[in-house]
Amino acid sequence: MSRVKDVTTSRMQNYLDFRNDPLAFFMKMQNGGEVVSLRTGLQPSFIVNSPDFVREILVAKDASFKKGRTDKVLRRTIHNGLLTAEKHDHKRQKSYYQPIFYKERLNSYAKTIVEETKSLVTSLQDVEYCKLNDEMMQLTLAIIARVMFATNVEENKKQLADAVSDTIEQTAQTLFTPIIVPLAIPTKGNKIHKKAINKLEDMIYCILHDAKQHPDQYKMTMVGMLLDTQNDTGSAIDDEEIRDQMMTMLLAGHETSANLLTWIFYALNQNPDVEQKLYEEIKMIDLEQSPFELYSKLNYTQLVIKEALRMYPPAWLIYRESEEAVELLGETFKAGSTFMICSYAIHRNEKVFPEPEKFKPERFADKKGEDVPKFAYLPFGGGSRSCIGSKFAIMETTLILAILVKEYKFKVEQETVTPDPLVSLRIKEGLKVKVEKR
Ligand code: HEM
Repeated sequence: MSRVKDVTTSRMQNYLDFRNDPLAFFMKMQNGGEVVSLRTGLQPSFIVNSPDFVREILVAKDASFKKGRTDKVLRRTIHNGLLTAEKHDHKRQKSYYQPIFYKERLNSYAKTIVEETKSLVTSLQDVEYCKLNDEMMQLTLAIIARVMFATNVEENKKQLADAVSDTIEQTAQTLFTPIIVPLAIPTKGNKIHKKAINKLEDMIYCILHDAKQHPDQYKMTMVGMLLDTQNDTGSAIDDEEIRDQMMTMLLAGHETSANLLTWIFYALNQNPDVEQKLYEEIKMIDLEQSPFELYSKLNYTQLVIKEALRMYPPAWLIYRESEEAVELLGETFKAGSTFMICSYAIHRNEKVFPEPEKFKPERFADKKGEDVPKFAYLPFGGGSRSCIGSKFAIMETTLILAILVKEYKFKVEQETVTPDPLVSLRIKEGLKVKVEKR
């Protein structure tokens, strides 16, 4: 019996359902089988629900796949960075990226995270209400700019965060429409997108210029490392490639973390018992000790983060396209087939996560966490293209959470929140909170 099931609804209905509410669409499709064929004719599309097939695509047969549509759309902004590069180029780039996330570097990044978060604590002192999503975006942007580029974006943090946000919104809109209109065509969306790219490029080239003038100041940063790295032919990496990697970091390295933090604060509001337990753990900790040690001691905090990554995975959808005909677990798929792996839906499989709609950090405690089958939980993807910044992201989220929860309680001021699945999973219209000092 085939493990691939045909969808029963029409192609038009599926498209409309997807456009209308992508998350509800993927949730509905979860009951359709291990792999659901959307019967899209010449360009076959599949939704992958089963962890076994996820593993085949991301790990066992990953050489037969490329990123496909996501790649085409992201290239408009990133060009050829780690997030978009394929095959040999990807392997080469990943190898020179790895040291940026070595343990000793993470240790120094932790200090920056603490400094920037403390500065937010100070600036919130006289604030009664705020949009927490905006605060988190600006905070994680300031952090990524300092740790990767040794750049203080204090003065134009808001404009840069808006430029990244515009880029992401335009990217998501392009990703989910049938036709990709080239950036050169001046549609309203393309104009906004180009303006945002220009703003980010101005910053990037300005940093690059400065890094060449003052290499010592950039030694411990990603820019410094890239300037010292040689490519396959033994020559220095060119500016264009460094620009692409810096753009990659700006896009991949802060909105995901900002959204995760915003969702965590929302979940804490909904679950006061969890918030209390988290606070009890955090208040016992001396925040002045080595940030890296601090992070390793906050065990319950880790469970809260894991659970938030389950319920609200920032990278909620992974795309792959088969480059050749490929056999997966006895099923054959044509070249050019698209596979959609929706972690948001996969993480809500009640056979793996009982009471999936409940925020229960304890489900990841002790042995229980290990019981989760591999690829039934994949907030950072898997295989050769898994997230290179995952350790950094967990450390950053832990430290920010610890510092903010110790000082403040954020009371959500809106009745409902609606998830907004763009490139990363946001809260539609953001999260307005009342800021209360503890
Ligand atoms: C909570 C935060 C984050 C989440 C949930 C997340 C999730 C992911 C996922 C699922 C992928 C794989 C995408 C795919 O297979 O198509 C990915 C890739 C990537 N992430 Fe993250 N990410 C996070 C934070 C970060 C941070 C902080 C950085 C950098 C500092 C980063 C840099 C990257 C890069 C460069 C890739 C591409 C890796 C490759 O293709 O080899 N991410 N991320």
